[in-house]
Amino acid sequence: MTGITYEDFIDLDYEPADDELVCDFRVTPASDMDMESAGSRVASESSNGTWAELQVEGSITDLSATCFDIQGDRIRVAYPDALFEHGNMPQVLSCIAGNILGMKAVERIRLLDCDWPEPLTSSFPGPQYGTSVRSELLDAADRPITATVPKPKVGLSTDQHVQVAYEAWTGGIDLLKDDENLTDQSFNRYEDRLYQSLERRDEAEEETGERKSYLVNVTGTGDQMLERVQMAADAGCEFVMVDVVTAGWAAVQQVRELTEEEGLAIHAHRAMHAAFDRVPDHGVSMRALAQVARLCGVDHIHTGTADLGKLENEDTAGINEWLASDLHGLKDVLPMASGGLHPGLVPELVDRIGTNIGIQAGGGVHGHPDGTHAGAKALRQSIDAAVAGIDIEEYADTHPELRTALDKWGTETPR
Ligand SMILES: O=C(COP(=O)(O)O)[C@H](O)[C@H](O)COP(=O)(O)O
Ligand SMILES: [Mg+2]
Repeated sequence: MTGITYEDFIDLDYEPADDELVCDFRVTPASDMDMESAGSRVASESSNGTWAELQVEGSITDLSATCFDIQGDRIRVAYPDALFEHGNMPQVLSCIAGNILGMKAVERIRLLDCDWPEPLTSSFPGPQYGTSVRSELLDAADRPITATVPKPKVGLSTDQHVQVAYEAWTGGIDLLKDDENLTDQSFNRYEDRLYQSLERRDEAEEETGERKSYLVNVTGTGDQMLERVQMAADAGCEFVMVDVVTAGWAAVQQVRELTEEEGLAIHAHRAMHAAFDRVPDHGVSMRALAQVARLCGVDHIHTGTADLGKLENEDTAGINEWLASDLHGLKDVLPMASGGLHPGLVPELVDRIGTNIGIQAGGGVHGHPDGTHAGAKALRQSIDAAVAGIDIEEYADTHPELRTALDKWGTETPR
């Protein structure tokens, strides 16, 4: 690599080859840099360059990335396929979202979007089910899936948790969801919760004639996670939930291998994503994180509420569209809207992002004045109304649980 300089990493006439990964970055250069200098340094540090001209002979030189496009504060960089270890997401991210995020040559840099080429994409499994969970695992082919997370998010005993689950399922909820910070604590053990929840799930299925399931949180260390996934599979659960950002992509990939064998779907909770994507000109966009999640093989992922809920959102509609788009034959992913939702927000939510989604409400179900069962009914009624195109106020005239929810929360977005 003798003699490589930053100029070797920029070529504005370059046309990326079909098998190259193209990444789109927003860049604020350091005060003493122009965009071209910053762009070449991004390409260098994220592929095979460093700050010094090397005096090392004999290494392969065609692994250099190329900054080939600069438009305002946006640059595009093409990465040769051989730079990547196929099927290894941590390695891919150590290139395209690694050192460059802390590099002094840029004041700020954000990985916005990736155009994934066929060879690299095909080295990942992608989802096992994707949106087909709606009909393959549940009875929700013609409407959004409903999910609820018992609240308080931690602190309920297993008995309390399971009772809340039963009331929610029989009220019309498809999926019981653990909260992101509930795993295997002293007050609510994983194993007890899993077995007892599935017993009540069977009762709820019998009572309602609808398939129900449980997004049981298997997040933990590597072996722990695999044990928990195996336990869920052996107990007859159809889903597991993973906190994909805190657990890490290596863990997600490991879980994905086991879920392939056991036929389980993966629900991806994105707790901590905002550390990467909340500041608009730095980090890694939620769009890019969702892409990584799809390649690694999650079936659902939280993508926000199109600005209607309690949490900050980034382009929910655009991300959802990408998750449904063609990606070299990989399955799609079901986007999950969650965070401060309640029945009064459902019509507008469906208007903004359609019905090919999951709708999760915790407080918006368990905060219903008449309790969880009524709250579950109200949420389902709001979805039925939205799907049928019936005005929610009119629907509430004949659906008392929905009326009570609307009287309490109206159509306001909580904070
Ligand atoms: O517990 C909740 C929502 O509870 P509630 O329904 O009571 O607000 C989820 O963890 C958030 O949706 C995560 O946010 P996001 O989905 O944006 O990642
Ligand atoms: Mg939560």
